[in-house]
Amino acid sequence: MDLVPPPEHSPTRAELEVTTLGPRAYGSPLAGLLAGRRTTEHYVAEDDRVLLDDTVSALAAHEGLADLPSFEPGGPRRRLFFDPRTVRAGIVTCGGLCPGLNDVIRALTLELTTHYGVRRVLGFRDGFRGLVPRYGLSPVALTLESVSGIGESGGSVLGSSRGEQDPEEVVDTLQRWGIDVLFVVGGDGSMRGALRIAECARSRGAAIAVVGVPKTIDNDIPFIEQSFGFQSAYAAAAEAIRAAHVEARSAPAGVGLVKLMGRHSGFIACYAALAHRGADVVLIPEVPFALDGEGGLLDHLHRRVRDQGHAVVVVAEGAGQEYLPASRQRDASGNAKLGDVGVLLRDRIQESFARKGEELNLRYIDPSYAIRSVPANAYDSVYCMRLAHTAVHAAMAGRTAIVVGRWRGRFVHVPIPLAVSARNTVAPDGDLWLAVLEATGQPPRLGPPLLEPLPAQWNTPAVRTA
Ligand SMILES: Nc1ncnc2c1ncn2[C@@H]1O[C@H](COP(=O)(O)OP(=O)(O)O)[C@@H](O)[C@H]1O
Ligand SMILES: O=P(O)(O)OC[C@H]1O[C@](O)(COP(=O)(O)O)[C@@H](O)[C@@H]1O
Ligand SMILES: [Mg+2]
Repeated sequence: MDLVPPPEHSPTRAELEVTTLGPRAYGSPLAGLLAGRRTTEHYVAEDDRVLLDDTVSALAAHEGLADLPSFEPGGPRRRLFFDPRTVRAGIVTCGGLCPGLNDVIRALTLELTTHYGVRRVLGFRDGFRGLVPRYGLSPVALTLESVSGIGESGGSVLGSSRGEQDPEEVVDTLQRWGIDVLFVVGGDGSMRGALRIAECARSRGAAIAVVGVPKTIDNDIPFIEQSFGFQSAYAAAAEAIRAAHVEARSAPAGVGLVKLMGRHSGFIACYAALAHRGADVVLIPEVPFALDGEGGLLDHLHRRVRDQGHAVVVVAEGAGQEYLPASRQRDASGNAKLGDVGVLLRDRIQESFARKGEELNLRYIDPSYAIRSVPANAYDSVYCMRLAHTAVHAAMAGRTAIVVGRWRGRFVHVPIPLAVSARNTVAPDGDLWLAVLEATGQPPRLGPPLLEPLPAQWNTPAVRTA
């Protein structure tokens, strides 16, 4: 068995340790449910840990048990840092919309009020702006009544925004409202913001727990299996591919072209294409492709249309940026503004078929925001609830500067510095991309053959016997 060295970014045991606010002096109202529980395949005891690696070769690469990288498990603790009778909680949703935001808000509120007996839950509006006085956004009380049924609609009842805010001002507001626990529902940027808030609170000696619930349709947060809302988003994206496929198949020389969100990661494009199985080519930021020339995208598309009469191309919005003018534009949070690769491909495909005098009926579909404004599907609704429960258990136990996630089926606590240390992207040598190549039949490389063909004279027998 080849020992596979842990990937260079494999975190150390120390990087997986979570920050806690102090001793847990209070009994949990859930303690009765936990009596006698121990680790099984269905449950992880609170003093156990969850392994990061799950292959024999990866585990064998470590010195011994103590050296194995592992996460602190999520789940209710018998003892709490906060007194549930006095603790006050805040919830904020930040960054781009994502299916399930309202499910998380609802589940956080219900778990806090119903199971921990927390009497005060405040919702801060329009992302971190709601925590900065100059925006004049007063918080709203979140109660069983006010969150009832909010999961039926997409978006966030609290609103969201982008744009960095001063953590000092945010902590001032938290202290002014007497907030002990802040739940930040957001993506990579929000987690960076959450970390700065946690660090600012700690520098003031303020015992405030900041716990992240990782959100993004991009699925670009590492060390969690999938971000909530990702499945609902790619299900909506698959509908756009279905439409493109129907259109392309119903017209002579029909080509359906679909551009999907996902920023610098191609997960939505991959999973949506696998879900619908109608795509002939998937283009993602992680796998470069040649546009022109032998074996390039356009060459492949001409052949595919000629052979089967139609074709469907799915392009992730972050792909092909090298063919677009470099833009230094950034959004309010500093995220790079992407060039529109969908329009580029639409125009280049039309030009190529016109230049060759070949018929083309091109249908371009950019579902854009439609894939992230949908309500959560059943899977994500459940996932949102379970992430929210895990976040409440962690916060009440005094964990801070962590995001909650699920790793190989187990709910775990991921230190925020680790969660923002890298971007989760599609591995070109991974099984997901292999599945896409198998489903589409596209060549592993869209471009000129890597090796020039052998010169003809090399195929003489004299050489072949060598
Ligand atoms: N590097 C950063 N440091 C501190 N706060 C940040 C940082 N990046 C983003 N934020 C905060 O997180 C919020 C959301 O970030 P953004 O990148 O827009 O979305 P997402 O968190 O969904 O990826 C922003 O409103 C901003 O207040
Ligand atoms: O909402 P905006 O500013 O138009 O940004 C669009 C971007 O937001 C996303 O939908 C999700 O981004 P975040 O969840 O990380 O905020 C990306 O897929 C997309 O590129
Ligand atoms: Mg983001």
